[in-house]
Amino acid sequence: MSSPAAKKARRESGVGATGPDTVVVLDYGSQYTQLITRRVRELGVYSVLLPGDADMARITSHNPSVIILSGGPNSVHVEGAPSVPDTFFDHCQAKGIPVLGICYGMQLIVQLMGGEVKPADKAEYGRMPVHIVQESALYGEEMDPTQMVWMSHGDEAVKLPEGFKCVGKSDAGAVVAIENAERKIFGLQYHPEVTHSERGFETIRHFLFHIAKVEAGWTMQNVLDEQIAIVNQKVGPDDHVICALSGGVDSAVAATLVHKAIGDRLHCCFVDNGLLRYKEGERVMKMFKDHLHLPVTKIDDSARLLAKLKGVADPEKKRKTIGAQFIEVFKEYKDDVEKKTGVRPKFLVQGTLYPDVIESCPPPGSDQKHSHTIKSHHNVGGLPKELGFELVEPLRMLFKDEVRKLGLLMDVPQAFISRHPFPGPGLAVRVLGDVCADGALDTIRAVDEIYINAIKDAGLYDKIWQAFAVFLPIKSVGVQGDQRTHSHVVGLRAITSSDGMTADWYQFEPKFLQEVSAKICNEVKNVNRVVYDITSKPPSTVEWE
Ligand SMILES: Nc1ncnc2c1ncn2[C@@H]1O[C@H](COP(=O)(O)OP(=O)(O)OP(=O)(O)O)[C@@H](O)[C@H]1O
Ligand SMILES: O=c1[nH]c(=O)c2[nH+]cn([C@@H]3O[C@H](COP(=O)(O)O)[C@@H](O)[C@H]3O)c2[nH]1
Ligand SMILES: NC(=O)CC[C@H](N)C(=O)O
Ligand SMILES: [Mg+2]
Repeated sequence: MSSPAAKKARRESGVGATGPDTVVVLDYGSQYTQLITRRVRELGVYSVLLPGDADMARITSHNPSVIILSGGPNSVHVEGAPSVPDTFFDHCQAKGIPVLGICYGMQLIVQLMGGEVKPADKAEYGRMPVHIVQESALYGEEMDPTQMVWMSHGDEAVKLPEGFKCVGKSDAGAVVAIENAERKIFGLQYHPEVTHSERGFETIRHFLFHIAKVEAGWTMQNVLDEQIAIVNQKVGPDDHVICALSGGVDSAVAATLVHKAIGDRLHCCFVDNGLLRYKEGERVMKMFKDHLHLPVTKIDDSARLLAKLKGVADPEKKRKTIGAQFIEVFKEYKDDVEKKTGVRPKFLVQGTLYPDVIESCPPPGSDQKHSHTIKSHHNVGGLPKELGFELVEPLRMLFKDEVRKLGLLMDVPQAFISRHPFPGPGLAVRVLGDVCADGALDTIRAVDEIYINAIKDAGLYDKIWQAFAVFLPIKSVGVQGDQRTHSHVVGLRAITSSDGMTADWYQFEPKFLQEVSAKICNEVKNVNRVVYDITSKPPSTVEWE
């Protein structure tokens, strides 16, 4: 349970006094904010995400036992940067609510409580070691003295407020962990919520259960029950619903969940948009038939979409063209369903996940207003203004690994659960520039097939989170059969991740890469060079566009 003061406050307010503890996360626009709430859920504790400028009344209406301030793209020392309400720290102290600030959140604590934050000489992005420099409540006694963490910041705390001590430092001596144990205010400059911060999860666990003393009581079954209830509330008893099914795990799980709620009023359709991998259309339809046991209509839209993409090189323009064309196809499918059932479907189910939402353009006025657009995922930021559907997206707040767990809970077949993700815009974001140029689509299909088969043959498919080939719009000089060639360069990417929010490149044995590279250059015409992508996310993203 939470602290005596917080418990007393809960009893006084009468809200959730006997319910589970609630962790409120205030969102300052970090790409990882929702990851904080999911780590908390993973620990079995209920968590609510609120915008960073929520007022005190909105925050206290959730009766928080703990408040976490997220990271964000702004700088606290710049005029107009988002902040907590004026009475925030006094309120937390009065109610005994522990506060943890992460990255921007820590910088806010430092600046608002009388310390100083400044642009650092050197920004820090990606993996690096940090060291515990003195005994601390935040880390407790069990923590490793040195741990690898994930950084993503350009500002740093140069002076701490009174009552705070620095308990962690980077190699360069920068402040990375602070605490005022008496006031129960803590800060981390790095991101403990991402899986690549080795002991981050333990740090959050320690903070919740040992410092804040919250009680767990939240499960994946709660999520399933809640989402089925929401679908039933939204979709009327006679309504029919279209589901965009791709062969990927997200839409398979979304379809299964909605089917549980509304049964055969669900109509699934799979679109071949011309951007699928080698034989993917046939393979996916076979998977649906053999494993999913839901009728699926396949629509071939490849000629129309490729005609629209011809000559388009800008990644965002490609994504938006594809997003809009998907919706065109779903609207036409609506006519087919109406002919068949006599009812015009109003709803569209998509397997949208949280990373798709946070990386896409945040809609104006939404709670994600402090976030930057990274890329417009076709199913969120790539949607046209005139949608013509109400969306049903039961997975919108979840991450891939949570979706896989939800799928297992509903017995979704392993064939879907263990599949590497494949983006809706497909090969269009893996052929850099114009997808219609220079036989690029066929070339990359052939390269990808060789690469993925090699990964499967080596028994590595399930160890890798996602792997694919990329077609680069450049040529290099080679020598093949004693002849000069001037041919294309392809990139190979393989990453490890748990949720796609952060990723590291997979370290193949050199022999594997050597063999794959030789096979590609021998078997695929027009390719004489293969490069391997050794960049993490951040600073890169998983896909190249
Ligand atoms: N070829 C397609 N046909 C129909 N719907 C699609 C297609 N590709 C994507 N979608 C829709 O867009 C959503 C988002 O695509 P996304 O690739 O993120 O999810 P997924 O394909 O279901 O799972 P995964 O991420 O594992 O590939 C899908 O869940 C699905 O609703
Ligand atoms: O359905 C999708 N529509 C999209 O527009 C899209 N863009 C990226 N991705 C997938 O999302 C995960 C994170 O990718 P990025 O680091 O490239 O954003 C990776 O798994 C990507 O394959 C998409 N999926
Ligand atoms: N990830 C973050 O929260 C970054 C905070 C701030 N924008 C910085 O660069 O330091
Ligand atoms: Mg997909």
